[in-house]
This record gives sequence, C-alpha cells and structure tokens, in this order.
Amino acid sequence: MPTRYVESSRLPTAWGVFDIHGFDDLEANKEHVVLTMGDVGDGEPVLARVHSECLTGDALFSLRCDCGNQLEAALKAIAEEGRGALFYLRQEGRGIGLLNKIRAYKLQDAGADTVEANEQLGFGADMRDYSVLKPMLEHLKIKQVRLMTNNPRKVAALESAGVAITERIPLRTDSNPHNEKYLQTKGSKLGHFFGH
Ligand SMILES: Nc1nc2c(ncn2[C@@H]2O[C@H](COP(=O)(O)OP(=O)(O)OP(=O)(O)O)[C@@H](O)[C@H]2O)c(=O)[nH]1
Ligand SMILES: [Zn+2]
Repeated sequence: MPTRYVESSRLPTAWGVFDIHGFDDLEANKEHVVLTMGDVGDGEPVLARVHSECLTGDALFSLRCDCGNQLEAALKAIAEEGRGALFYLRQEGRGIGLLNKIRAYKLQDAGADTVEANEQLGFGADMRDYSVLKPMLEHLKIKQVRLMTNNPRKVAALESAGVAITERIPLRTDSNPHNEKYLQTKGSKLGHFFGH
C-alpha cells in the first residue's frame, strides 16, 4: 500500500483544538497531514479544504500569493462550525517543489506570469497529483464534502476519489499589489472560478 496512516494527536491552534493525522506517502516519499475537528466519519457532508503546501505563503508571510490567507480562512471556518477537515498536501509550488518555485518567482520578477514561468522551466502549469487523497479520505471515513475552493481540478480530484461534493464554497481572499497578477492568472489560465 503506497500511503500509510501513521498516527494522530491533538493540535491546539489559534482557532481551536484540532486533531492532526499523519500519513506517509511511500511512493512519492512525502509526509502529509489532515487537521480535523469534530466527528468527520459519521457520513454527513464535511466542511473541507484541500490545501497545497506553500512554505513562502503559509509560513513565511509572503504576499506573492493568497495561500496563507486561504489556510487561515479555512481553519477559521472549520473551527466556527466545530466540524471539518483540512488536507495539507505536500505539493509545494503546484508540484514542482520549493526551489523550482523560487526559480519561477525569478522569471516572474522579469515579467512572466505563473503559468509562463512554469513552462519556461519545462514544467506543466500545474503538476499536482491528488491520488494520495483517496486513502486519506477512506481512513477518515469521509464520504461527502462541502469543499472550500475556487479550483475546478480539486473538485474533479475528489470526485474521482469517490467523494460526493454536496457544495462548493468559494474561498475569496484579499488581493494586494504583489499577488494581483497571480490571482488574475488563476482566473484566466488555470480555470479558477472567479473573476479576479
Ligand atoms: N509553480 C508555482 N506555484 C505557486 C506559485 N505561487 C503559489 N504556488 C503554489 O500554488 C499552490 C496553491 O495551492 P492552493 O492554495 O491549494 O490553491 P489553488 O490550487 O489555487 O486552489 P484554491 O483551492 O482555489 O485555493 C501551492 O502549492 C503554492 O506553493 C507560483 O508562482 N508558481
Ligand atoms: Zn502561496
């Protein structure tokens, strides 16, 4: 089995006490986590977020993207409901990795948009593989979700993992002068459901 559940523990956060569940993706050699609150395995739709790792935005306060804001908004929404799940997938830089993302940022500093920068480096626009979600969802017994996303590929990924999406909840975040082009490119080239 390529993905192995390892262990769970409590994880107190600024917004409340979550449980953190660790998974080892042996095929890709990545460690993923899910933060849950409440009983997510009761079969009822679960407020959920599939979040891709962004070290610069999630942990280092970068304004180049909206990742940190989205992460915070999702955890807050789950805590407000008292029930939900946040899948934190280690797919840094839409799957190209941290150092290649920095290479892409350098090209963006010279005028490329996010998609052009990836392509100039020889990558596709979005290299993420969501197949790891299936064993994680099965372990947590999540069968239906209300998904917080603007990304149609995440909707498709969950559906192909056998999960019903009962609702898609747009996750809007504020733009700033540094992430305006990033957000615009999501809408114009990556098919995100918004008109930034
Ligand atoms: N290659 C590349 N990746 C980036 C860039 N900026 C952010 N990222 C990555 O993009 C991903 C953003 O993922 P998510 O926060 O899950 O968001 P999303 O796929 O846009 O979809 P939403 O659910 O609508 O937020 C993370 O893996 C970031 O590291 C960039 O300029 N280039
Ligand atoms: Zn980011």
